[in-house]
Amino acid sequence: MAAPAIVAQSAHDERPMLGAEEGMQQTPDPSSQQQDAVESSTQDLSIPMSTAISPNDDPAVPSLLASIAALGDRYTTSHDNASRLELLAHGRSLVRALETPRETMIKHCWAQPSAFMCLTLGVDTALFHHLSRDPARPKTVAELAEATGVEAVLLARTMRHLASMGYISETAADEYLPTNFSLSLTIPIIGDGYPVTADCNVSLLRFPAYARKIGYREPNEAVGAYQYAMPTEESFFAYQASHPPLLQQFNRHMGGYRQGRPSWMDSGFFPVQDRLVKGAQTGKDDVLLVDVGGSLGHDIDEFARKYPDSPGRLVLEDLPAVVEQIKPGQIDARVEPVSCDFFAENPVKGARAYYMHSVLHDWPDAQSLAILSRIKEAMRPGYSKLLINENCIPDVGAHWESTALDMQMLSLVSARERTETQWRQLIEEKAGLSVVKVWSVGNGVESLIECELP
Ligand SMILES: C[S@@+](CC[C@H](N)C(=O)[O-])C[C@H]1O[C@@H](n2cnc3c(N)ncnc32)[C@H](O)[C@@H]1O
Repeated sequence: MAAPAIVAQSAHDERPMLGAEEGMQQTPDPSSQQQDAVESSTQDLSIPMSTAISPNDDPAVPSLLASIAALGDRYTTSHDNASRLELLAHGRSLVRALETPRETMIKHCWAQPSAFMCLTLGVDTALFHHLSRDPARPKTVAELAEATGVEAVLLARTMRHLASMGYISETAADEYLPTNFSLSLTIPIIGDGYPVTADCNVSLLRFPAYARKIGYREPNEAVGAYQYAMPTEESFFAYQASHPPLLQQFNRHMGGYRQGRPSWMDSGFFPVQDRLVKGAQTGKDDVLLVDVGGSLGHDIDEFARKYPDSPGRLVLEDLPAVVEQIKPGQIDARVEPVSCDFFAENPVKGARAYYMHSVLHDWPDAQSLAILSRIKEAMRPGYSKLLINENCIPDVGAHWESTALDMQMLSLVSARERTETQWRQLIEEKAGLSVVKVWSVGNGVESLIECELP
């Protein structure tokens, strides 16, 4: 039942759903002219090797150190999050400035991918759970090998890399303590990010080959980099559902992504009372909020807990395979999970608000318009709102979390993070809704785009 329901999403997808090879055959190889142009552009520019082995930006070091000292004073006095983030950004700039290009290259090509592999292996084998029991007592590789079933020589090598990267703490030869980071990997919504993105990132790593294959244009077809890389004929969501435990890990990862970030329903972001609750109808059948594509209900559960006295019903909508994963008692009893497909008619009509978080970024404009049109037809004029919780990337100075997510969308689902201009074009010019206001609290934090019927 579950998997076919998800595959059915392709039936609503107007893009042709081709087999991976079939899709590939339809796309042109770059012309030989394009390849000649690449070859001539990569001729030696005579950059001296000293450039590659000198700090990336030595002149910036003194002023960065001065800023870090001042920001450090501010942070150690206040411990507020804004100071922490500013200090962190300056710390990262200092690392980039001090590193040589060669060191940065080795970090990207070897150290970080290897650490990612070792962390995934550790999550897969419950290494961090065993390391974290009785956390103050150092554990030897021998005892961890016995507990995890990983051969000691293999475990010793992976743990040595994790220690050299600072992710676990080395107390003696082949003996380790957890750090706060590795302790956190035992929390499923944090640890599960590794195995699920180890799978997803295959398409990220294969993206350059795919882009070459399709002539270096922006992909927008159902058969994209993900289908090419895996290879599979299934859509991203269908593949997750048909390869347990990927879907479960993905949904938990979605829960982990949102932790510690400003939430639209907190004070100082979107005035829930004034814009949502005020004016809402209070009959026993009236629906206050529908979370469309709401996964395991992270957002609507948070709403139920934070606004226990709000009037009306709270509905969570997602595909059957997702809704079936919600265990009794996992979310607030007020939330009603409903299986549905957002490309089909919405079963809830005339709610006070329809809410979508990280949904439209999964889809190119054509499919996003199909989703929006289904919500639009369910909305009641002069009453219903649509609340879209997504990144509005600024034209200049984009935050790395938003741009990283944009690359994930590009390689997994041929979709995108959008700028505010692109959101307005999609919502107003193409979908025919009105943007009342874009509520934002800072770069790198998803905005809440409040929309109404015109
Ligand atoms: C990126 S996740 C976002 C989940 C959730 N809103 C959050 O922010 O944590 C996208 C969600 O869309 C759901 N989805 C995908 N295709 C769907 C469809 N055709 N109908 C309903 N939901 C769908 C997925 O199951 C997934 O839960």
